[in-house]
Amino acid sequence: MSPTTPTSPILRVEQLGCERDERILFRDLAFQACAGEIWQVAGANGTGKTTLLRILAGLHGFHDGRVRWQVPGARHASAHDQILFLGHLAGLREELTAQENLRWLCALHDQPAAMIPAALSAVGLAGYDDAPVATMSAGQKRRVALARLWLPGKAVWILDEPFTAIDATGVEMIEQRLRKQAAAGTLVIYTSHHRLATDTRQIHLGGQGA
Ligand SMILES: Nc1ncnc2c1ncn2[C@@H]1O[C@H](COP(=O)(O)OP(=O)(O)OP(=O)(O)O)[C@@H](O)[C@H]1O
Repeated sequence: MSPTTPTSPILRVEQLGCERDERILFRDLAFQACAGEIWQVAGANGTGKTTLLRILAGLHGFHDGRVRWQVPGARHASAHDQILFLGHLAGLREELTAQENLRWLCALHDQPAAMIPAALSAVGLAGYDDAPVATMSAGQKRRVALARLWLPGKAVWILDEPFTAIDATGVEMIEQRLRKQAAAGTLVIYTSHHRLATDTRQIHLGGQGA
């Protein structure tokens, strides 16, 4: 749920455009997003959803226009230190355990590791702390990556297809988590073909389809 009091935008996107392989994915994209909002980037396959999320996260620099972050407490103008980015792949090292993967990611992205066991429990993986990721199913691997949503410390979540490989119960669990975190002030931007049963804003890419 969005806050009821108006807040200043923490993200301003102006005249954003991107093309790949001489094909325009989007152009003149403009929007402003505030803390506590949930934004869905929608569109058919290949319309540029992942590309847009990577631009917002500062991971893809080949674009026109401007992306301006003003996140309270951010140490850099890019707000990099305040963004939790989860890509469409689980991004885990197969030879490491669930806990080792999360410890490594926490160290890399400045998130507290103390809550890792509780986070694994929250995503239904209690008792899997020491299981090598290579021995897990696709949905369990995705849950390990999603456990980072239960670790504090980031003001912005950018999530690429967070529901991939997740069962119906898990989808409901993640939906609840996104709603709760947004209500606490986090800006959530996600791509999915799944629309949340809550008040979300939408950016639709590729009006003509893929
Ligand atoms: N590494 C790359 N190099 C060149 N072109 C790429 C690369 N990755 C993606 N593209 C192209 O950019 C376009 C947009 O890709 P993107 O992954 O952003 O789309 P998407 O909307 O997220 O797709 P999907 O719903 O299938 O995940 C596609 O046409 C794709 O071919």
